[in-house]
Amino acid sequence: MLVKKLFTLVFIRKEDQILLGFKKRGFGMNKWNGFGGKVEPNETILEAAARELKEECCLTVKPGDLKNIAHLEFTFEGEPTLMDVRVFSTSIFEGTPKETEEMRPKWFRHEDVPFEDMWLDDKLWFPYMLQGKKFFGHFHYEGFDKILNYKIEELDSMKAFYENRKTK
Ligand SMILES: COc1nc(N)nc2c1ncn2[C@H]1C[C@H](O)[C@@H](COP(=O)(O)OP(=O)(O)OP(=O)(O)O)O1
Repeated sequence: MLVKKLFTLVFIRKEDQILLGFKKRGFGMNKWNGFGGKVEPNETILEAAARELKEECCLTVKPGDLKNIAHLEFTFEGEPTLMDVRVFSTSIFEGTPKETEEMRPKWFRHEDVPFEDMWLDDKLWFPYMLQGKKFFGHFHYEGFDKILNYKIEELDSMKAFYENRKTK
């Protein structure tokens, strides 16, 4: 049986640009990604998303301004963990992105997103996000550099997606 661990992943948008962070340490080191991490036991998912964004690039968002746009699941061959990643996006934020011990932030135009230096799955689902779609994705990796299988489904509503999962 897989042990589920809950994570957040936040993307800040500005006109035709998206803010990514270059991970300087830990899981996903040397890759560009959104900002996020584990949800702590004493906080809501939205609070965790806002906290991680602040910790990793010094931007402030109100949890209520974060829009849930996707649910991603990652499993790794031979590993007992399922990473349950709640993806959020917003263009409402305060501050200027600043480098921290964990992340070096940089704005990218949509056509310049550096997929060659990102997780392999990103190339598969970023088009959904950049087109403003909501979606579910599951990616099963072998190691960190090979996807054995995956599925992506466009969703009408995240609320309906979670209600539907609860009843199953
Ligand atoms: C495997 O594919 C992944 N693709 C993408 N795009 N993002 C991923 C993938 N796997 C994990 N992530 C995201 C989910 C989180 O936002 C981070 C990982 O969080 P981290 O391990 O850094 O969590 P922290 O709480 O910050 O960790 P520390 O204990 O180091 O503070 O990557």
